[in-house]
Amino acid sequence: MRISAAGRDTHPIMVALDVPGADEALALAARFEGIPVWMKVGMELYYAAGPDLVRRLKAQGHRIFLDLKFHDIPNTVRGAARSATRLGVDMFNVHAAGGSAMMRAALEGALEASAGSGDETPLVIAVTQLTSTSEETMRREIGIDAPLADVVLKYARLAKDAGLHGVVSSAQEAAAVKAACGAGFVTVTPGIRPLGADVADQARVMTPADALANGADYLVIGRPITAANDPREALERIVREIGNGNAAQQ
Ligand SMILES: O=C(O)c1cc(=O)[nH]c(=O)n1[C@@H]1O[C@H](COP(=O)(O)O)[C@@H](O)[C@H]1O
Repeated sequence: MRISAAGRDTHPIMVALDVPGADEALALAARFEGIPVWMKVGMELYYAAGPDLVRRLKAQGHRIFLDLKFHDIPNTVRGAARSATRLGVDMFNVHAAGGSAMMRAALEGALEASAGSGDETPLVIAVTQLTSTSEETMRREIGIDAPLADVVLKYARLAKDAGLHGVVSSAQEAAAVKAACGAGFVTVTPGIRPLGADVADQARVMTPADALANGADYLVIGRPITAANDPREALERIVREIGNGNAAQQ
């Protein structure tokens, strides 16, 4: 199990490798050598560089979150989950809006593919409401006329009942998710912005230290690190900030 006895992975930072190709991704990953971070491979990179790049990052010893947000009929998602699991990723995600049958199919696919392989089953997690979505957008455009925090909790409970390991939400909702679904239910939180960083297209944001204090297990961080002049220095600053945050809580 990756979560420590204290309930937290010793590697809580996931760097979003949102770059156009394998060369850029491998160059970025090389800059973080010696710092224990996960690598998140999302749509931009995966659709350009494919499974080979994932295998190369894995061979370098990185933990991989494959962020392709599956959302399709259960049979298709079961197959996608099998393929992702055979690829050796440590975590992948689906959209909770696909419903509980689809989420169960994702988990079953992961279990089927890992059974007898000797590999651990990846963590299968569900996206609740994208961190770029504000309550107003959700109500007026997506058509869910309810408080955003309630919708996140409803999807989190649905994911837990389907047997999933956790959810993606903003860090603002992490404490409520933990309270509703239990401390062992994994909270993965994008929309992380160090003080003064550009919020860009994110709507629900938190600083790294506040996110951890609010129950986030994993901090997904892209542009504040990858678009910095010195990505390694930006990552090290966040690692220090988290360290200070933890110390401040003790
Ligand atoms: O599943 C995700 O990783 C995800 C879910 C979500 O609700 N919001 C979100 O931003 N993400 C991803 O997290 C990363 C955030 O990147 P930055 O905004 O650059 O820090 C991107 O790769 C997004 O695709």
